[in-house]
Amino acid sequence: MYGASDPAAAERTAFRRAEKQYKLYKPPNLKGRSRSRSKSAGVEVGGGDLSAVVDFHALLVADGELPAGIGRRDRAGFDRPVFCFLDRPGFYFIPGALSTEEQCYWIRESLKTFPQPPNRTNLTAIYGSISDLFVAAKKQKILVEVENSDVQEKEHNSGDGKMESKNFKFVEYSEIQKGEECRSTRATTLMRKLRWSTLGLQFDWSKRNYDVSLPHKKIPDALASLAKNMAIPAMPFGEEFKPEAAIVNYYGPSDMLGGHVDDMEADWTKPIVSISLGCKCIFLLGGKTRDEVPTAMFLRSGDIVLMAGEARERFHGVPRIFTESDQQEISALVSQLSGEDDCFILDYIKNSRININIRQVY
Ligand SMILES: O=C(O)CCC(=O)C(=O)O
Ligand SMILES: [Fe+2]
Repeated sequence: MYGASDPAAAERTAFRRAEKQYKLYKPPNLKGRSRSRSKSAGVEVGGGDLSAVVDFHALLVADGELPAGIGRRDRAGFDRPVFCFLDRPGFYFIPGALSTEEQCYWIRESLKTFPQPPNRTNLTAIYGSISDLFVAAKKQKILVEVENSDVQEKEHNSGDGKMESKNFKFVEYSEIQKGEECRSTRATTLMRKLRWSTLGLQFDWSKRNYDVSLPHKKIPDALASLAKNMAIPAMPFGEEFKPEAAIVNYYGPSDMLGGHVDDMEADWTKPIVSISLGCKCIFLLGGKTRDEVPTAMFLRSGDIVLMAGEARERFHGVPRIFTESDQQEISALVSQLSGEDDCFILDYIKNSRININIRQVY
């Protein structure tokens, strides 16, 4: 994950104060358990208040006038409700854009298929490319480093310019040799450590740019066609969105994504199409500097956000994921994932959020 985490700078800007406020928010039924509470910017930290968080789902069900500052975006050929902020052009919110079935499909793909080589993940730098992590986790397998193997072999850059060769493979627990335990990691642990995977053109996090020389596959057709359709409200008239890359973010209970601007794509008139799956979160949309007070909104499973034009210059981030059972709002997903085959996915998604954001790079 990216975004600054300098504790000394933590409260210097309006964006950072909002991040801190929401990160430390505790649901009312857990408030009493917090030992230390302090005050920050007039908000009780460790308690907190979500009354300023915009809830677009509530606007969907309420008929009547929209709150001040919020409008609707009507676009020919796009028949779903789309909301926008009148003072933040280029930002669009499509609540409930995906059905529960579609959400389950993309959650499965995000866990099973998207982390597969040649797509890179945050684990690639440590272990080289690992195939079938999801299957290995379901079967409770263990990743071990091996002396000489033709399986899972991948060259990888150690950071000092030297190329190292890493050999890892999944084995059954019973196959682990004596003394090998310390160099082994459970596949389930690795699954929990998965933070991102990249699809299509591969993003190089160390250079914060796309590395077209890295091997890659095209964005899957179904994801490309979903992104093209959903991008319509943000697209210049007569143009079609070209999905060339995607970043998949995996958030565990205490993960956050610090405020940042995505500026590595050539044409900012094209949107980033951002899909939310799993647990609810708070998303902050700020200004062109961190000094502007950000607007907070809930993102739920199935919501889609578009950021194009001026909105691409705005700081944004995710300070808080809701994983407590009363706040995560994934009951439809829970019923849909009740089959025996899905229990691993259900267990994962009950405490996680996945975000797939699709980009046109050129
Ligand atoms: O998780 C999200 O909703 C936002 C992700 C994001 O901003 C990014 O990956 O650049
Ligand atoms: Fe972003």
